[in-house]
Amino acid sequence: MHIEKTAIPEVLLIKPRVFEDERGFFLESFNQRQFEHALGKQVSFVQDNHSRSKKGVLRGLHYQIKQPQGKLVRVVQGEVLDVAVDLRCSSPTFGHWVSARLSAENKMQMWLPQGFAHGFVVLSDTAEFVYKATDYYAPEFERAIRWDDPDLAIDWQYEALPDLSKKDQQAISFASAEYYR
Ligand SMILES: Cc1cn([C@H]2C[C@H](O)[C@@H](COP(=O)(O)OP(=O)(O)O[C@H]3O[C@H](C)C(=O)[C@H](O)[C@H]3O)O2)c(=O)[nH]c1=O
Repeated sequence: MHIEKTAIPEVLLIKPRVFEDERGFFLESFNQRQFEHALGKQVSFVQDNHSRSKKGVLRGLHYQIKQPQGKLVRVVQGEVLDVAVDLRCSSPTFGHWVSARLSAENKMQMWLPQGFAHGFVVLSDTAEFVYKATDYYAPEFERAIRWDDPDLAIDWQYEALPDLSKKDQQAISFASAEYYR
C-alpha cells in the first residue's frame, strides 16, 4: 500500500495495492501489520460501520468528546468528499481541515486518528461508505459541528445545499464546540 501525507501530518491517505485481472480486482482493504508499520504504532479497531447515502447527503461534522474514535474510512460505491477537522487544542494544526475525494474508483482510504471531527458529502448519485473505528459508538459523548461553520470555511466541492439529518441541522459552531485537551 502507498501512504500519502496530508497538510495535517497525522491524517493519512492510503492507496491499497490493487490486483487486476480479467475477472476484476482484488485488494486487501485492511492489513494490521502493514497499517501499524505505516503508523509506527499499534492501533486496534473495535467497530466496522457501513452507511449508504444519496447525492448531496452530508453526514457530519461528528466526533465523540469522550471515547474519541480514530477512523479508517473508504468508499465502496460512488464518490464522496471526505473531511477531517483537527480539534486537538495543543495541535499546531488546531482548527485546520483536510479533505480528499474517496471513491470506489480510486479505492483511496483516509486515516484520521482520535482528536478529529469527521464528515463527508456524497458527490455521486449514491455512495456506500464503510469504515473502521478504534472505539465504540457512544451517543452520549457524540458532538456535531456545523458543516458550513464560517471559521472553518470548508470547501465541500458541492454546489447545492446539502441534505442534513435533524441532528446535523442543529449542529453548533466551531467556536462554541468542545475540543480535545
Ligand atoms: C454512528 C452510529 C450510529 N448508529 C445509529 C444511531 C442512529 O439511530 C443511526 C444513524 O446514526 P447517525 O445519523 O448518527 O449516522 P451518521 O450521520 O452516519 O453518523 C456518522 O457520521 C459521520 C460521518 C461519522 O464519522 C460518525 O461515524 C457518525 O457520527 O445509526 C449506531 O448504531 N452506531 C454508530 O456507530
